[in-house]
Amino acid sequence: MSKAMIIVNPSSGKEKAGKILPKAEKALGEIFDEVCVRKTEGEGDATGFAKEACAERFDAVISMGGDGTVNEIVNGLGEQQHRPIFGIIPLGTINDFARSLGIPLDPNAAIGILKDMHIKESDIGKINDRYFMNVLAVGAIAEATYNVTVEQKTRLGSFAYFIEGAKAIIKKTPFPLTVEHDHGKWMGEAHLLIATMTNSVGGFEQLAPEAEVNDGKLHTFIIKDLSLPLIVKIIPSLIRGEIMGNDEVEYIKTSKLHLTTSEELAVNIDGDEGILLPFQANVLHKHLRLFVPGTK
Ligand SMILES: Nc1ncnc2c1ncn2[C@@H]1O[C@H](COP(=O)(O)OP(=O)(O)OP(=O)(O)O)[C@@H](O)[C@H]1O
Repeated sequence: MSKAMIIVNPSSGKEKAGKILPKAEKALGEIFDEVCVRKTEGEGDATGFAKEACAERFDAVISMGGDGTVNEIVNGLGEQQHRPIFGIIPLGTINDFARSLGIPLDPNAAIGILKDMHIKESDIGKINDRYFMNVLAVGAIAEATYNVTVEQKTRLGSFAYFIEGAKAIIKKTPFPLTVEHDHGKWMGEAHLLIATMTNSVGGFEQLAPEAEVNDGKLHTFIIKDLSLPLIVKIIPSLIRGEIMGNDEVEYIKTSKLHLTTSEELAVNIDGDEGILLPFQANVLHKHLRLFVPGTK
């Protein structure tokens, strides 16, 4: 008997889930013999439910929420022996992982994909004993996102992040960094490091346009300077998707990274505050099976 679990964050995306959930249950009921729904109440719940789906050998797990819920489910699936096929009905504001897989951001359209049963093997990242599927970032700009309060987000939306990021750029705080990768070692002063597995970072799809969710690589950018003339130079190349051609940007395509610094710096993991450096990150190549649109 086939069975699917829907893990839903009722608070995600202005509480859209109420309307969408019955449609998702109906669509999945036409594919699987049994559909069960688990509603999250707070941090960690989605990870627990995903672990339960592995232990009980569910065929599919469907995320209904934002990138936070996707990240929690990926952490539950981790390296469990049985990993259900993973589907995403995006309800959040950015939905980077869904974007990079070509999953429609309209939840109703995303439900339609499930019945086509097109499956793609996707990489996930492992950082120490945690998992991620999108991006790692180190530096003051990455840390600035934690300063954005809920009140600022409500009042200013994504502009709140822009303001905090701009403040961090003005302060200019480079840090000494050592990056060990597939091809050797990079040492120097950096302002920001971004290592992405997908072509969508914060909803922006031009940082690493060639990144594919199953290419086995962390597309790593080290920004070595943040002077005003450089920013003016970088922005057009960023918009054109050609940032890696810039002298002040080091681009490394690697399957593993080891980062060290003499300063107390934390890495931002999929948009949330993570662990302090040093850390080791690897790609688990084609590790998860995902429901994707037929064309991807
Ligand atoms: N019932 C709940 N009420 C409040 N918070 C919850 C609830 N369930 C889960 N959460 C927390 O909400 C976090 C963020 O959720 P998620 O990313 O799915 O939605 P979102 O914030 O709307 O999306 P986005 O980040 O794209 O805006 C989760 O990591 C989890 O810790």
